[in-house]
Amino acid sequence: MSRAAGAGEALLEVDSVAKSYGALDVLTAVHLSVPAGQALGIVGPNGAGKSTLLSVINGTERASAGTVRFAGRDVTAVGADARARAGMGRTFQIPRPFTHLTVFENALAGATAGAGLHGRAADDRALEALVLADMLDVANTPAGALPLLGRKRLELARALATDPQLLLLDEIAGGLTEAECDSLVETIRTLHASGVTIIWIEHVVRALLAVVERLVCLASGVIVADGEPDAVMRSDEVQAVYLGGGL
Ligand SMILES: Nc1ncnc2c1ncn2[C@@H]1O[C@H](COP(=O)(O)OP(=O)(O)OP(=O)(O)O)[C@@H](O)[C@H]1O
Repeated sequence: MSRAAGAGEALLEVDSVAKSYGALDVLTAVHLSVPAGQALGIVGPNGAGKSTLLSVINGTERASAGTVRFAGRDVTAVGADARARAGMGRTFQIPRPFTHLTVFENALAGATAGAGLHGRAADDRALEALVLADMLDVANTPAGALPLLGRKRLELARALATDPQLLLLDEIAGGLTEAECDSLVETIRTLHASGVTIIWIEHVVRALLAVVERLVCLASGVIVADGEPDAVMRSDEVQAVYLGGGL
């Protein structure tokens, strides 16, 4: 199967997606069309449904209604593992490395379990992911010994080891110092420049705005603003959402 989206077709199409947990409606009729190569940021208050949207996109959670299309294929009923093999990589808000394994072995797990690679191909892909995530110098360090920035980078490397066309980042900059954040932003900018499509949820708006060319604001499970980042941040809708709380 070709992994490329057809000419003029979005790489990702989220159409009328809803997600409920019992009586709790977390997402309501979300529409999102993401062209190949775009870096899209998602902001929104705590509990807005941002992580849930990423989960519905990568298949960790199934949509209660609506469809998700990826690279020209309806993946709504496809599980997360198959979506990863089809080209979606995701980092999680709380890094969950195998702490007793080395950085390289963690990346290798992404290449084997995530991308379904074996042997030399898996080794090569894991190494490539470590290069992209700027972690080659700590390849033999146990993951459990990494400082926070290292754990964030490892989360990125594990996602990159699946060789994603679409990279989903969930609050990867949270908790870092300004200098650490800047270095991670540089890595993500390089990935974006190489053509990877990115959807990035982030509360550290400064980091987001240094990379993305489009910004969406999600509030109470609904997209309330979508467009050029500075214009979105200044919009009445976003100001109203953050009134009192602040970004
Ligand atoms: N598995 C689940 N079962 C029940 N409720 C859930 C589940 N996952 C998320 N929720 C609820 O859905 C809502 C949205 O959560 P979500 O984590 O998507 O928000 P978020 O915008 O990512 O928030 P934050 O910025 O704090 O990470 C919250 O009220 C949360 O408690």
